[in-house]
Amino acid sequence: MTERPRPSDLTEDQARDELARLADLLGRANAAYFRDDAPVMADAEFDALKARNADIESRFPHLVREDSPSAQVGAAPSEAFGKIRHARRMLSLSNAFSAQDVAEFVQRIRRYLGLSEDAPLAFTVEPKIDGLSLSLRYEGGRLLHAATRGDGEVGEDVTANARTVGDIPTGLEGAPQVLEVRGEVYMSHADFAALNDRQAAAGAKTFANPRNAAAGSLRQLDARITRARPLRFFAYGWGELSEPLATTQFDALDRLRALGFSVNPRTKRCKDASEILDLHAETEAARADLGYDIDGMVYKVDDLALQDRLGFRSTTPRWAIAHKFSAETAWTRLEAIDIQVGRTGALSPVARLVPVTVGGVVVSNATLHNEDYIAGRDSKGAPIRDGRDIRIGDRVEVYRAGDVIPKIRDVDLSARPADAEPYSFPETCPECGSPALREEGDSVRRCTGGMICPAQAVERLKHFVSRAAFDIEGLGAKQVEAFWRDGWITKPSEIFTLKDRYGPGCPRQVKNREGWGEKSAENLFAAIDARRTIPLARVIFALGIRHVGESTAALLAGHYGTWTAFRDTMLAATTEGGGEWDALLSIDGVGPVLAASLVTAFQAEIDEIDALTKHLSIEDAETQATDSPVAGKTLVFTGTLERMTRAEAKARAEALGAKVAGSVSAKTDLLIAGPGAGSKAKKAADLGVQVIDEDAWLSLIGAG
Ligand SMILES: NC(=O)c1ccc[n+]([C@@H]2O[C@H](COP(=O)([O-])OP(=O)(O)OC[C@H]3O[C@@H](n4cnc5c(N)ncnc54)[C@H](O)[C@@H]3O)[C@@H](O)[C@H]2O)c1
Ligand SMILES: [Zn+2]
Repeated sequence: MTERPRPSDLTEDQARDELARLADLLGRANAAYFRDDAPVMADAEFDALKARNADIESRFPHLVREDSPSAQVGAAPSEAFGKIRHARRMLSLSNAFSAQDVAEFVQRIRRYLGLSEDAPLAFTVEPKIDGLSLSLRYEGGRLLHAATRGDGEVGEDVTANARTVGDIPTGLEGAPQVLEVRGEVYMSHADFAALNDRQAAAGAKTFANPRNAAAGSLRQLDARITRARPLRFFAYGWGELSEPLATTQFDALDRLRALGFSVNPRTKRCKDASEILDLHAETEAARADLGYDIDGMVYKVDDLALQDRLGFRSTTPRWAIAHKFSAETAWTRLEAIDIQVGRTGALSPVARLVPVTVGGVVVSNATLHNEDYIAGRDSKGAPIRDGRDIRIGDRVEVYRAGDVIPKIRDVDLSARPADAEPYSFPETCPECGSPALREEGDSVRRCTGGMICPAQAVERLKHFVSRAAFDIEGLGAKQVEAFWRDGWITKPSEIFTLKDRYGPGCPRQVKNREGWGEKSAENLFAAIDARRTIPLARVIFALGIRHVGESTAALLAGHYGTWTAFRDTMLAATTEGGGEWDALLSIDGVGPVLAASLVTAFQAEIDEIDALTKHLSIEDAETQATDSPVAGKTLVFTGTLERMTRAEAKARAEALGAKVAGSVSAKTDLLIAGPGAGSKAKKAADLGVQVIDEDAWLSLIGAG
């Protein structure tokens, strides 16, 4: 998202436009979230936009729109359901995000009620269940109807669905004549996981989190589908009543419990802000072990007579507030550490976690980086997390930032099981048993099995067919893994002999495999054939050599131009040194680590590399301008350039078809030396390389 101006910097016209934009954006997000159970943005983003809207409205009160998002609860009911008008409105809650917000909430209430600092003011504190709210209307002890919140005034009739929820009694003993019970429908983590497994197995859509699953399951037009979904219900409030339930929030919940409703067992009465905050912290710590999602704590003035006096604002009660937990982190338990072996043999530790919702997504795996990270050290041996190590069984803090893979940030030593032992990182590959070694200066331990290691072999293949490499239509990671498992494709070269071995006329055929048919098999062979002609850079990248990413592959391709030139140099160079090695190092962007990786990979794998390229027609790298005086020449810049930056000079030279190297070697054609040139100028002189100054360079390229 682009940076938007701060609300305090907006002109009136800009504010009007921005409020219109936010009304539209938030309106659509609300409908997607509440009506379609398919959010289009993260909750944190939604909350931030909503706060921005409120901020602008407070600066320009006369611009507040009729359809302002601040004045809305939820979204209008879907047309697919019958409608039910609530006897008393179903509202939202205002939010607190910090201890200070909570203190201000308490202060506001005291001021509103005219209570002195030391007058008692108790609160009932309840977990905020992350599901969807439901209103149940009982008359004469019978369940009459059930409605979702909708827009707060009118909800959707989900009576038949509600009757299928085990926690919702259909008949009550000794209840008031009219009783509207309000609460949250939710799904446990275990039921959510099982539901998603079943959905995936049936090829149906899976849910992003338990809240969406609960909402999507309750709001079914066919209540038989709801019946098959394991929904639960916690009661936390009420609407219309023919007689009061009690005189306090806490006792009223007790009464509901006595009538047969589930009331959250962590509900407590607190006498002041400090007790409230303690309970908030305690519950946040226990969050991972609850087995269902809560996203904060709700504080409600306990005395119902005071609740009445406080009343409501347009969309929220004055007597309650939701104190949210921090969204992007959560505490949970580390159940196991698995080691994954990657394409280059790297052993990566993966944390298996008791599932926890972090920023709206259920997380059950997180990366642990490497063995130092687990031990509480960085790559230089300095302590991280104050040196606290991570052990199986520990309570750990998980965080997500943006879309990146979840990570483990911290560990709670006070919750460490007595028998937890320091994690000992494997010294052999869990996949092939080869020794896993750690090179000097490398934080990663690597399997030395090479292609005999099944994990490396299959990861190599997946890389080979990936988007930026061979990108063969119909042969993605999944398919290539299946072929690999059956031994039909064990290395990249075999992709190009697949048709000979498993094509038409062969005893076993691709078209007879599960998930394949005549047409798809034909398409696959055609797609493979289409890739026999392929650009040089893609081939270099596809080889999957460590440190050779897309841009390095393009750089090498641009430097060598042809496959033959590249292959022959890699084979001729040795890490012991010598002319070929120096030439490799003289390429700008190639350092000794990358060079060594290339040279060793070629020496170890030349048989497979040649077997592969025999099937290919590799296109030379884009030939650059040839009619300039420096086309095809290798240049080196040194010293200070006065008329342009080094980057600019390099770009100009490359645009004219020159290669720019980082160091002088026998292959250098020209050294451009500014003031302060040192050892390079001397080396050039020793090697008899032509040396010119910046002015001569500029006139050479016609830019003088
Ligand atoms: N991602 C999106 O696009 C998107 C869009 C709209 C809303 N949202 C999210 O939805 C939330 C706002 O929705 P909201 O207006 O329902 O407010 P809310 O969920 O913050 O609070 C109100 C709701 O809390 C629930 N609740 C749970 N436990 C409760 C308890 N013990 N007592 C009282 N109420 C309890 C009730 O259902 C009530 O309606 C925000 O978290 C927002 O991020 C996200
Ligand atoms: Zn291995």
